Amino acid sequence: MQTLRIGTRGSPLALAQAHEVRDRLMAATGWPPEAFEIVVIRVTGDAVQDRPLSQIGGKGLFTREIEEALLAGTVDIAVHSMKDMPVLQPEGLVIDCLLPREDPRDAFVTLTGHAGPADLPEGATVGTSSLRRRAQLLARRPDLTVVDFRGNVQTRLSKLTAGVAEATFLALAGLRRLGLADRVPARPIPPESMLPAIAQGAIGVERRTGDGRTAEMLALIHDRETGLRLAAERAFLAALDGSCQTPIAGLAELDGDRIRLRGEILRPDGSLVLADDATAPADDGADLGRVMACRLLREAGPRFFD
Ligand SMILES: NCc1[nH]cc(CCC(=O)O)c1CC(=O)O
Repeated sequence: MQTLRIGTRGSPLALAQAHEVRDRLMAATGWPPEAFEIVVIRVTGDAVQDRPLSQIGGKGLFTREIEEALLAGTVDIAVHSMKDMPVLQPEGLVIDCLLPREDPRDAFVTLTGHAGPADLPEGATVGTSSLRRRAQLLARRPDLTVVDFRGNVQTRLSKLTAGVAEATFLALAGLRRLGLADRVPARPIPPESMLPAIAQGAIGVERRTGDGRTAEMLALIHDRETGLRLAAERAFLAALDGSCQTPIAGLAELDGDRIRLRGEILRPDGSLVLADDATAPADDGADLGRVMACRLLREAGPRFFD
């Protein structure tokens, strides 16, 4: 019997995503469950819990070991949150399969009953380890205090219970995939108030470039609309040379045969936000992203990110 080995991180969210890919492939191929094996791979980003990720640095903290397993042939495909993926894959690997995107919005999570960041009392404390969310929050509410907040959903909620912070942010997509969206006091934040991270809510499947058999199978579950949206967002990110050190946000949406891209770059302390909003024919998203990035970089000047 043919089998397909699916590489993934071991976090509850990563496992849920790997199962979603498995289920879609099962439905598309008619293969039985035994034909798929989910292989958990330990990555650096999960192993280090005591330091902010921005201090460990380097790209691919959540992906390196998984990509090594793909290249070594230990697994056949790897499932990723596209938000965590560098814009370029290593030689020999490609991501050309995307699942239909979940809701890309961030959620405001609090036990205090406040509806959103704008309602928080003067000087309140908010937990997040995301440079983007920190900068976006401080841009609107410079009076707030931001503390570093890592760990999975349960860990973050227990920190709220313990009073470490009054509120935090989570990607709505993660909550939905974990089946927690209705069990956690979370409210979606409109993109106008907090533009999401590039590719937030999208799951991608990576494979070896030369593996034609796997390519054919993955083509069965690829979502074209998500592909067009991510082409625009990731071209924007690539042209900004974004790393996880740089607060960047962006969201592309299809409207008929047009694609709309909203993009934003911020100073880390939120003291300056440069934003743009433009449309193009749906197939020209990558050009739209590149042009928008150039425009924002020109506006920003050389010292913007200092
Ligand atoms: N940075 C970690 C990460 N990577 C993907 C998601 C959520 C799911 C997604 O965006 O697809 C999260 C958690 C979060 O930001 O709350």
